[in-house]
Amino acid sequence: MGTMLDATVDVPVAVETSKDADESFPGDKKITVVFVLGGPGSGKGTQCANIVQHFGFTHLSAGDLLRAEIKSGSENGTMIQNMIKEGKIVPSEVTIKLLQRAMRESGNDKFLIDGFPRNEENRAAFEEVTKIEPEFVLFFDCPEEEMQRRILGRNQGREDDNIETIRKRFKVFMESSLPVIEYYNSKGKVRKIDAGKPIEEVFEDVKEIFSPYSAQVRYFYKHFL
Ligand SMILES: Nc1ncnc2c1ncn2[C@@H]1O[C@H](COP(=O)(O)OP(=O)(O)OP(=O)(O)O)[C@@H](O)[C@H]1O
Ligand SMILES: Nc1ccn([C@@H]2O[C@H](COP(=O)(O)O)[C@@H](O)[C@H]2O)c(=O)n1
Ligand SMILES: [Mg+2]
Repeated sequence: MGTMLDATVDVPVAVETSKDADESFPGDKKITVVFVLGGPGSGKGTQCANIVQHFGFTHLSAGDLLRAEIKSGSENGTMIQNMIKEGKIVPSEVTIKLLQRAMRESGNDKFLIDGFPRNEENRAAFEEVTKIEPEFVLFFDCPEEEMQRRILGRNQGREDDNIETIRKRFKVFMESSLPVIEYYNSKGKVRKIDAGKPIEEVFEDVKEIFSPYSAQVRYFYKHFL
């Protein structure tokens, strides 16, 4: 899609942490959060799986959590299902509760939060409730035609992977999600990746950004296992 963002890819020099938070999560636990953003089909889930393998993060996809909530038969299930079919963004309260629960249950302190925050309401509510500032925002920048091609070839049975909903999701991304990325860009927090390349090449770029965390993982294995 060729966005207007021109963030340079700086390698973070230290792992910052967040504290003082909501009763339910994280409490006084220090945690690291990386928001993983990008258009529908840009490869967020694919690259998160790679990052988990190499850098010891827990991957939480907001979309996956919402789909699991539908399957669980929750009272919000029908509302969530209807919103997803329309490519709309579910109220923050619902998504944040699911994220907090998954973070708490993971037992980890490093999270990739994929597909969240999706709009200004998501962003402000998460900050307000958890008091967590992301370490940085990993932004997968990919041309729209390529994202569409990937989604139509995905074959995971998702109810929103049809051309009508895909168009709505692209519109929501441009109108509601890009402004969130621009917000973080203005704070110097965006690490932009060219996501139009093959999976392995994209991961080479991702690895550079996460390399400070591999030293941490090595230290953990050496001293605690
Ligand atoms: N760099 C790539 N080149 C080609 N295909 C890719 C690439 N990255 C991911 N894919 C494929 O594209 C499809 C979409 O990828 P993925 O599910 O990771 O995207 P996503 O950003 O999580 O999408 P969504 O926002 O819809 O959840 C998958 O079938 C995946 O295998
Ligand atoms: N913060 C979010 C994230 C997702 N949704 C809804 O889920 C759909 C699928 O999300 P993916 O990240 O898996 O593509 C998305 O189109 C939204 O309907 C949401 O509401 N809020
Ligand atoms: Mg995904």
